Amino acid sequence: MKDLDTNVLSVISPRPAESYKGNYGRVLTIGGNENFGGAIIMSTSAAVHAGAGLVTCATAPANLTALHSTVPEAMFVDYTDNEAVNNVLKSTTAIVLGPGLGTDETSKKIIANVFANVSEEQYLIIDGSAITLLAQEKDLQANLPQAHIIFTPHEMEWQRLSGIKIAQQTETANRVQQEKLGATVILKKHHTEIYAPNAETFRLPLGGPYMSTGGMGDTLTGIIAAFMGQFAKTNPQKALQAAVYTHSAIADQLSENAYVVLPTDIIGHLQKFMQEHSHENYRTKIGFN
Ligand SMILES: NC(=O)C1=CN([C@@H]2O[C@H](COP(=O)(O)OP(=O)(O)OC[C@H]3O[C@@H](n4cnc5c(N)ncnc54)[C@H](O)[C@@H]3O)[C@@H](O)[C@H]2O)[C@@H](O)CC1
Ligand SMILES: Nc1ncnc2c1ncn2[C@@H]1O[C@H](COP(=O)(O)OP(=O)(O)O)[C@@H](O)[C@H]1O
Ligand SMILES: [Mg+2]
Repeated sequence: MKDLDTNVLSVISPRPAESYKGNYGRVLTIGGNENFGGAIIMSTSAAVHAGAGLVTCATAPANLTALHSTVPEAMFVDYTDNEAVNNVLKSTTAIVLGPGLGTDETSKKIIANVFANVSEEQYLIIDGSAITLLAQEKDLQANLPQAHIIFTPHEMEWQRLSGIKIAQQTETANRVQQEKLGATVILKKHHTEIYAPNAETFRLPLGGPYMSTGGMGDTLTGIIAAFMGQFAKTNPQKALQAAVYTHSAIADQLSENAYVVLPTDIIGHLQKFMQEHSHENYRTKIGFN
């Protein structure tokens, strides 16, 4: 297993002047039932603050006012309206499916609709409730679509999905189940591990217990979607690694002056962190460092 290092941040490059929002990825976040609206709002807000060009949130209508007052940059569709969801889905680069989605019949229908309509070139980030539901519903699991699928389970979600007990989640055992899924798996924990198809395993040497607050993983999904929308064209593997690295690197910086680092604190520092790294990468490129 190899440790990720700061070199992965080299994907964060200055934006060309001749560009517009359509060049920076369209993100669709799907989740947030009546009880877990915060989860999908944090994911959506993270995607906006990490630079996604256009972001739409498909959620329960009860969350609309909260969504718009937190992140007016994002658009809204009712997550039970398949036609409206599919209209947005068509032109989407990266989809986040699952934060706060819940595991009832409505959630199942929403997942089945996405699976039936997602296409091969799209990035589909499957998190939270969607992982738990997939683990329960073998028919859904048997119909994983052709797309660039990225699972982001915590250890219990991975236990549910892979069948591997937390104490037995070794690199070898995890690799076998990840290959069966044919998808990328980001196993979130202290020192998160990344299992991607045909690639060595990477370990995140950053992050700490100041990150143990509800919503921290929801926030990561939005950062991943935004990074895939902007930086995957040159190197998808590195774009994903950079997203995972950025999430915890910001937390580490903020933890120098904070006992706990909140998901919304990380969201609030994404723009500064990315600007600093893009500037540094530009200086390196022109030979100024
Ligand atoms: N503000 C919100 O609306 C929030 C909504 N959330 C959503 O709530 C749904 C349920 O997710 P939860 O993860 O809370 O509940 P889960 O029931 O899926 O997982 C929590 C269980 O896993 C165990 N566990 C073992 N190892 C763990 C690890 N490394 N990290 C986390 N748990 C571990 C815990 O002890 C607990 O029993 C998801 O859809 C999630 O996105 C949560 O993200 C919390 C915040
Ligand atoms: N002690 C820790 N050390 C490092 N990272 C942590 C620690 N606790 C939590 N995290 C990180 O916080 C995130 C938690 O994700 P998750 O459990 O899905 O949160 P939620 O579902 O509440 O949003 C993961 O990225 C995980 O790696
Ligand atoms: Mg989670």
